[in-house]
Formats: sequence, C-alpha cells, structure tokens
Amino acid sequence: MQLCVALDLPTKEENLDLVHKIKEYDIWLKVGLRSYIRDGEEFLRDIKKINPDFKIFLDLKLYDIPNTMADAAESIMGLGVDMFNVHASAGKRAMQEVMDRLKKYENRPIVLAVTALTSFNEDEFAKVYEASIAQKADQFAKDAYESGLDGVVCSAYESASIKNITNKDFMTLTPGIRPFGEDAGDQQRVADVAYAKSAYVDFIVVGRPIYKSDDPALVVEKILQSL
Ligand SMILES: O=C(O)c1cc(=O)[nH]c(=O)n1[C@@H]1O[C@H](COP(=O)(O)O)[C@@H](O)[C@H]1O
Repeated sequence: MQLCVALDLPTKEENLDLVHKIKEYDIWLKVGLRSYIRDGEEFLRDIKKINPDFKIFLDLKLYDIPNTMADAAESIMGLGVDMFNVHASAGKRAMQEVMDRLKKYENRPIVLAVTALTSFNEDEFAKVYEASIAQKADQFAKDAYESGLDGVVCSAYESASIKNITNKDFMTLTPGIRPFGEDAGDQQRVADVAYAKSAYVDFIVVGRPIYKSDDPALVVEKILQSL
C-alpha cells in the first residue's frame, strides 16, 4: 500500500513548504483542482525540483463528453504526471475513448475512475444515483475495468468488493483516510489505515490529517510505519 499526500493548502508557497518537509519519504503527491487551477504546470515542475522521484497524481476528475475527455487526457500526457482520474459516471464510451486515445503512448500514466465520492452518505448518494453506494460503486468499477482503466477511486469500504468482482490487480485508491481517528471534516465514509489494509487498498490519500498537523513529517512517518 502506498501513501498519497493531498496538496490542498491555500497557497503554492504553503504547498511547497509542505513538500520540502516531507521530501525524504517514498510517497505520492496529489495535485487537485485548487492547486492546479491556481498554479498550473509550473507547480508540477516545482515539486519535481524538490525531489524528482516524487510520483504525482493529478486529480482533476475529468467529466465531459467522450471526445472532450479524450482530448483532455491527451493534454495530461504532456504534463508528465504518473496518475490521473476521470468520473466513471461519464460512461463507458467516454472511458473507452480516453484509453483508446492513450494507446499510442508508451509510458502512459495510471488512469483511475471515481466511483462514489467519499463525501457521500447513503441518503445523499441515493438522491443523485438512485442506488446504494455498494451497488453503484461495484457497477462503476466493472464499467471502468471493462473500459481498460487501471483502477478506481472509492472509499475503503468498497475496495474489497471491487477487487472481488474485477481483479485483485485492479487498483483501488481510497481518500477519506483518517489514520489515527482525526476529524472527518466533510468526509462521510472515513476509515483508518488498518481497515484500508484489510480491504486490499493500493493507495491511501491523506490530506488534512497531514497538512493541518504541527508536524506533517512525523504524521507521514507514523503512517508509513503502519502500512
Ligand atoms: O479523487 C480524489 O482524490 C477524491 C475522491 C473522493 O471520493 N474523495 C476525496 O476526498 N478525494 C480527494 O482526496 C482528498 C482528501 O483530503 P482530506 O479529506 O483532507 O484527507 C481531497 O483532495 C479530495 O479532493
């Protein structure tokens, strides 16, 4: 299991300060909407300058018509990131078109599909998708698997079932991790590291419990020890 740290701080300087503090560790870094919209490609280069070995997950959650998603995926290829994500609810045709467009590249990034956002509880989710989280997450994962993606974003609670109905090598990346029982914030389906491990999760994503701590490096170290 790998740790992916979310760089969701309010400014580029604060994000880079965090990256400096945790530069010694074998971890992934996640660049999300706010950071990428504000700081763009230069921010990705700044991260690599601090440690070229950092792997970067560009979390832009693409959701559009198939051709537009494939165009965006192809532009992401040029950024040199190691992983990006799309929304499974964009449909199989869109996911297939993304993968088809990336076929010609030798070293394409890992492509994941978001199933059920970890901020949803059952009631909120049913209002949008008219199904239970478990049922729909399985369905979205099957669609992503059949479309040739590498894995999905889900909560730790859906991971084992998704592996079971697809393949054990089909990756799961789970945000909403509260390693040592920290505040859930806006997350609904939170789990700790032990649970994620028991659910065969490949990547845990941790943001606030690390960057809001007084000693982010110590939290990273404790998480890595518990993996
Ligand atoms: O795709 C994601 O990374 C993602 C999907 C999801 O279902 N839930 C979710 O929280 N995320 C992201 O994971 C991070 C979680 O951050 P914390 O709740 O602060 O640990 C945020 O950057 C979210 O944008």
